[in-house]
This record gives sequence, C-alpha cells and structure tokens, in this order.
Amino acid sequence: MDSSISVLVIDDERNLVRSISFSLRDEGMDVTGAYTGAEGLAQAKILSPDVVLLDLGLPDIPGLEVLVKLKAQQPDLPVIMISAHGDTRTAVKAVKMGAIDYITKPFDLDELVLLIRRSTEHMRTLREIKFLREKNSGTGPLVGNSHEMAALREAMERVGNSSGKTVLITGPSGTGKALVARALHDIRFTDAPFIEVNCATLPEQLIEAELFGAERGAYTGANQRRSGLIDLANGGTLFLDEIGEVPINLQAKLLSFLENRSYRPIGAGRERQANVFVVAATNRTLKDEVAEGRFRADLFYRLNVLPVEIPALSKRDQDVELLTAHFIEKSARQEGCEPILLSEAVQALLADYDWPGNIRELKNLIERLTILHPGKTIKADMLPTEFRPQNASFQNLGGDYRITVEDHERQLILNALKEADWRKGLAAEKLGISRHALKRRIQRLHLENCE
Ligand SMILES: Nc1ncnc2c1ncn2[C@@H]1O[C@H](COP(=O)(O)OP(=O)(O)OP(=O)(O)O)[C@@H](O)[C@H]1O
Repeated sequence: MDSSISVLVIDDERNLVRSISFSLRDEGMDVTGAYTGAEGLAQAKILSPDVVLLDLGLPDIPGLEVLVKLKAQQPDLPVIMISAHGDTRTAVKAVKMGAIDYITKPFDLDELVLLIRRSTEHMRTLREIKFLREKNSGTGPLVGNSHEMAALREAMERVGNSSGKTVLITGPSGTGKALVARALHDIRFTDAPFIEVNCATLPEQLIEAELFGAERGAYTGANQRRSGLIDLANGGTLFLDEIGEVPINLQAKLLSFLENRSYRPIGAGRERQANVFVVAATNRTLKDEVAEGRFRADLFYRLNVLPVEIPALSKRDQDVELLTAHFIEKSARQEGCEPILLSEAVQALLADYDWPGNIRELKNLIERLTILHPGKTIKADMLPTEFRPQNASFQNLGGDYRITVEDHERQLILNALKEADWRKGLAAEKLGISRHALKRRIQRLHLENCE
C-alpha cells in the first residue's frame, strides 16, 4: 500500500476526479481534488503533494500556465498531465516545459497508478542523489549508497588526509579508479597539479623520457631538454594509471623514485628531487603478475602501502539504482532533453544484470538510451540483447510486462536447477549467468524454498 503518496488531482470533470480518487484511495494513496486552476494552485501550496495530476483544459487558467506556476512554487514536484484525445501536441509541449509525463483520456486507471508510482519513485531517487551529493561533497562526485561505497569513502578520507605518499587503487575496469584518484587529490590539495599518465598507452621507448624527462641530446631526436611528468607533478599528484603495464626494465627506476622521491632524467649527471603524491591504479591482480614474473615484488610491496580497493558493480548491486538515476539526470542535462524513464521491466533487468563493464557500461547504456529515445519511457525491447533473459519472448505482451518476464525467468531457473540436481553452480553455468546472479534471482523470485 502506498499510504505515503499524496496526490492532487486538478480537473474540472467532477466524475473523472471522483473515479480517479476512488481508485487511488483503493491503492492506499491520499487524494485531494480541485476543479479549477486557481483552486489547484492554492491546494498545492497548502498540501505540498507528492504528485499532481493536471488537466490541460481547465475552465479558468490554461493547464500549461498552471504547470509553470506549480513548478515555480515547487521545482521538483512531479506533474502528470491529463490530455484529451487528439491533444498530444500540447501534452508533449507540457513535458518539454517540465511535466514528468502525460496520460491521454480515456485511460486505464491501473496505468495511471503505475505512472504515479514511477514518477514519485523517480523524483525520490533524484532527491536522494541531490542529498548524497551535498553530503559527500568532501569525497568528490562518487555516487553510491551501498556499504561497500561507504567503506570506500571512509578509506579515501583516511588515505587522503594521511601523510602517506603512495596509494594503490585496485579494481576491475570501469569501477571508477580514475575518479577515486582525482577525488584523493582533491581531498589532499586545493591548488596543485594533477598529472595523469596512462602507462598502457605510452609506447615502451617513450615512457622513461615522459616520466623522468631527458637532457638535450640524451637520445636520437632529443633536440632539446625535456621536462618529465614527475617534474610537472612536483607539489601535487602523479596518477600512474594501469601501473601493471610498466615495462619490467623500467620498474627498478620507478621503485628507486618511490623510495626516496629522487630520480635522474635520461642523460642527466645529477639526481633531482620531486615532492609528489603518487597514486597508482591497476585492474590487474599485481600479486599474480609478481608470481608470473611480470612485475617486481619489491615494487609491488612499495606501492601497496596504502591500498584502496573498489569492488565490481555486481558486488554492490545496491548502487545500480542510484547510479542509473544519476546518469539519467546527467545525460539529459548533457543532451538538453527531458530525462528518460525506465519501465518496471527494465528496472528489474538492470538490477539483475552482471555489469561486466561495471559503471562505465551502465553510464554508456544510459547515454545511448537518452540519445536514441530522449524523454521516453524505456521498454525492455529497447535494451541491447545482452540485457534480455535468454529465450524470453518480448512480442505481444500486452499485460503486465514485469510479471510476464518474471514468469519466463522463474520457469527457466527452475528447469535449470532441476536439471542440475539443485546444484547452484551447475545451474548458473547452464543459464549462462554467474553463481552470484543466480542467487540474487532466486531471492527475488522467491524460489529459496523450492529445493
Ligand atoms: N561511483 C561513481 N559515481 C559516478 N560515476 C562514476 C562512479 N564510478 C565510476 N564512474 C564513472 O564511470 C566511468 C568509468 O570510471 P573510471 O574511468 O574512473 O574507471 P576505471 O576503473 O579507471 O576504468 P579503467 O580501469 O578501464 O581505466 C567514468 O565516466 C566515471 O566518471
């Protein structure tokens, strides 16, 4: 029951207001009716409702004008427009002017209930993001409300405010290592250089000269003295991204620099000093690299003094919803369009997905959907194929999309579990998903007691 949702219906058709009120109250919502624009505006001021249903054709003030006034009173109030059949143009205009969505008369009351729930949920998430952003302004633009994220923020505060000079950030690709590196720099310094070096993209022959610098004539083509990036980072941060890719023959020189912050540019007679905070990052397991002989053990231990680990997104699925809402808002701002909305089926599919490309994959997906379907409600068949459950039919669904997908999923999972004699690892393999994803689905579909 949605006892916490209060709805203001502004429409001059008294019968319609009555039947809407009846249905919504049945769903546990608080409903107030207003029959003119002026009355609606006054009620909105007194009640501060969670959502407003606003008719476009009111007798006293045009619906669009009421919308503008409502948004001026309460900018983040979700307003759903009610449009007459054939007036889609004005309804679309209203959405461009800030309404969250519209529904056309005659409409199905179940559809209206869904729309209200989705709109209030969307608004709640946006408010939560705003709140978290303000709360976390000390640790930069990191979004996420999972325990893992809280632990990460704590570790960052500790490391950023410590006197430690070397940090190693580890985590799979796309989890936010570069973002964390920048945030650590921002905690430690207010106005200092932040120099980023991607050790994977620099050609092996150039990396030494780039990092340490070179004297004129030190090698063929060195026509003038060249400052190294370490020199440029002096007094600030040197971010060594993809540290696992540093060629083995350069690792000793790097180690020596990390130990005493002194280095010798190529061809130079004397050593130089640089006071830099070194933040290194890798998506490799450096211990394995050491075991395989590709990474020096002493360099690994020197780097690993202050480790910061970022877990894969699949290990903190609690963050998916907030990150999704964050990227929806950001992409809409970037594209200058209304934010997309996600249907319940899509929300369920995103929550279940394993995100092998982590946050980068989620960000790219939302950007793509925003560009392709600006301001639209995203349905399951608009998602790339990897998001859709195998063998589920997406044609001709008509009814409750989520339930239909869930039925397919439940049946597939039960079949796989039975075939695998209830061994989850084997069943997950048959389904082509991870054991972790299978466990989550078993919980969501309440299949725990079927064994
Ligand atoms: N917690 C977060 N909140 C908001 N945005 C995030 C978060 N984590 C990552 N991102 C965004 O996701 C994208 C990928 O992050 P980033 O480039 O920092 O990952 P990475 O771990 O350094 O990846 P790689 O190992 O491939 O270099 C970036 O656009 C980043 O801004």
